[in-house]
Amino acid sequence: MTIAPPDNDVLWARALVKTHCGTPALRGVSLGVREGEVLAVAGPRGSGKSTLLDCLSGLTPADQGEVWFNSAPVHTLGRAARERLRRERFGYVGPEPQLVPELTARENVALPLLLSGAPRRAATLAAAEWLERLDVADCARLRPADLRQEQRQRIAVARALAHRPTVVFADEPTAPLHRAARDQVLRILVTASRSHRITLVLATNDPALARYADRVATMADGRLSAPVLTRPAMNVRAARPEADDTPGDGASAAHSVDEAPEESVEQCSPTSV
Ligand SMILES: Nc1ncnc2c1ncn2[C@@H]1O[C@H](COP(=O)(O)OP(=O)(O)OP(=O)(O)O)[C@@H](O)[C@H]1O
Repeated sequence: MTIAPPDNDVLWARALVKTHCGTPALRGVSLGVREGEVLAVAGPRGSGKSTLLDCLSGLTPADQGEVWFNSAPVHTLGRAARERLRRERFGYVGPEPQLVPELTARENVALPLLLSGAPRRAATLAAAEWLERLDVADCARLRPADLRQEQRQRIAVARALAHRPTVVFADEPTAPLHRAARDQVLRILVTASRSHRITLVLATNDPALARYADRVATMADGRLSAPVLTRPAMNVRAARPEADDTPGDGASAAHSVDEAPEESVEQCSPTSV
């Protein structure tokens, strides 16, 4: 019997099983992610968070189970269609900033927009505004090798949001940052997602960061608990700007909040995870 995903779930997964070279990473994970919500997937190292995000985003097909995006199946798509989906509808921030070394910061941020067909001028303008929002406007003309790790990660966050994806997958996005910058970048990521109705799926092994989410689901040994609501008082939604501060819409993007890797051939060496 086929079970249709609920209409208000932008992402929906059922009974996902994934094994990496004999190591079970997902042991039957089911999950619904609501449109526009911030969902944290918490859990210790090795519990399966990254594997879940990879399967949800179509980067890696699960061995068993289903993934649906906007009520359309992802698990039946071929590689090219999955790559297109990821490029056009999803954004990704990983624990290490993965920027194109030959491009400047602004060109890196503009890239997803250009790949989605935006005119060069509009893409460049939007990229500059997102860099300003992430407090790295002065890095616009620099290449990744000339930037600090923290600046590179801010640029990676700008790149994930600039093309207004439907869903951003953020896998330990603040891992390379110091504590103060960690909170600031996460607040920008969360608040920008909220103000643009972007759904955010955030994997973290830092329980303190899960407080930014609307709901938190916890992974342990490849299994996922049912998501629970966070306390409203701890929720960033309270700080959501009233006005639409969309870059390019004329509103000032800077400081308006207060503060995907290519499909990889699976590496089975323990050092690769
Ligand atoms: N490429 C791989 N080859 C072999 N085993 C892997 C691979 N990727 C993940 N695993 C294993 O799958 C399990 C889940 O790993 P996963 O990276 O999804 O967990 P995680 O919660 O994201 O951990 P971390 O926070 O360290 O990234 C772990 O046992 C891990 O060792």
